Amino acid sequence: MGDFLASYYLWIKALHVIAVIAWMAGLFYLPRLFVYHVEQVERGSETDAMFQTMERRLLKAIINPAGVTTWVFGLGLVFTPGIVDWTALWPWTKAGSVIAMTVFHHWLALRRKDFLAGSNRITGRQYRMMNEVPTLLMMIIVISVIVKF
Ligand code: HEM
Repeated sequence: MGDFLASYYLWIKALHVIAVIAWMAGLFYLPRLFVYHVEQVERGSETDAMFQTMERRLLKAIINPAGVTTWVFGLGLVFTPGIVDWTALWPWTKAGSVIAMTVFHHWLALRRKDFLAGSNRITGRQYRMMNEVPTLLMMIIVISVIVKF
């Protein structure tokens, strides 16, 4: 297993980064859609139904598969011999941030269900603030894996 992962290390890393880009794109865009959905759309209107479709497709066709793929290839890298030194700090800041990113992903999925049920209580301003969460986490993650402090 270790030998297999080591021989495909760079391929696994490339696929990991490709999946990361798709995951991040979706996690940045979905809260933006929620902002417009809250501020510009009348509940029960045709536009409401259109936003619900866009949000469902973004989550199911991009965010969910990209999140799973990021995790699969990321864990492939974790189990590659000699890549992660758990005595350093960076694997822990990265692990904490990717867990937080995953929690944020699930939080968005729950908020999508609120829109579906017509029971959203969160304001556009609050969604705008939540939009900063993945940005901050992404910065911590990239600094962790590149600087490796
Ligand atoms: C979801 C769980 C994740 C796991 C288990 C994971 C794990 C890893 C591991 C072990 C490496 C190898 C580091 C090396 O080769 O030195 C890596 C590389 C990388 N990860 Fe992740 N990662 C995850 C999510 C993410 C996320 C969310 C981002 C960005 C927001 C990200 C960005 C990167 C980048 C840019 C690299 C390449 C770094 C380099 O080659 O110098 N990862 N990841």
